[in-house]
Amino acid sequence: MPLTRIPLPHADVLLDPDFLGPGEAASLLEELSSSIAWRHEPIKLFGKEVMQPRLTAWHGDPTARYSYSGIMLDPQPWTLTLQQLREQVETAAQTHFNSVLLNLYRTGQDSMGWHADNEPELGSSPIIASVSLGATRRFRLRPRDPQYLPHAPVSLDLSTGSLLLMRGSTQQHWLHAVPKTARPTAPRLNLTFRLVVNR
Ligand SMILES: O=C(O)CCC(=O)C(=O)O
Ligand SMILES: [Fe+2]
Repeated sequence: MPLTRIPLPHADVLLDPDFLGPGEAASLLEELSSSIAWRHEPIKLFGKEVMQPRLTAWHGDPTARYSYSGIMLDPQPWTLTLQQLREQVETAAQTHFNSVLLNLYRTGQDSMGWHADNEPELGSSPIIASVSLGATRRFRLRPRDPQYLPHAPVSLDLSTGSLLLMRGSTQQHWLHAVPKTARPTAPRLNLTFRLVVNR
């Protein structure tokens, strides 16, 4: 299935639920789960350091340095597997990426809070390509400023092998999150490919 646009005002969000076949997604999940040097990093929340409710890793070109939620991430080099996936994603997204942030949601209690990927390192209209592997998790979007942009929150179920693109003014006008779920939930691995621009 091709990328299909999700009709949202002031956003450019596209989804291909079947970007990777089930077999390809399963072997990628298995390989990346065991071969990536997963880290449990702190995050600064209102000036206080707390541990992130998920594991992370950051790979990319050496020049793609990026400060994320108050911590500086030095990229690990591309592995063959990440490099091959990057090329597939670049072809689908018709753009270039120089880095990838990996998130491992170990259980339903792991999550990602409301945020926009609008760090200055990503430029004025960031393109983010998100590949999901493993358990389906609910991805939520809501307007950053509901006074200016009144719209109900939107939910997308991101299943294994799916590709989600966010581009244009999406990060400017919308926030996104992966909430916790009380349901017993297997691990989910998400990769967000990004272009970090040198200033
Ligand atoms: O896990 C996801 O689907 C979202 C990840 C995300 O928003 C991020 O890495 O910035
Ligand atoms: Fe994000």
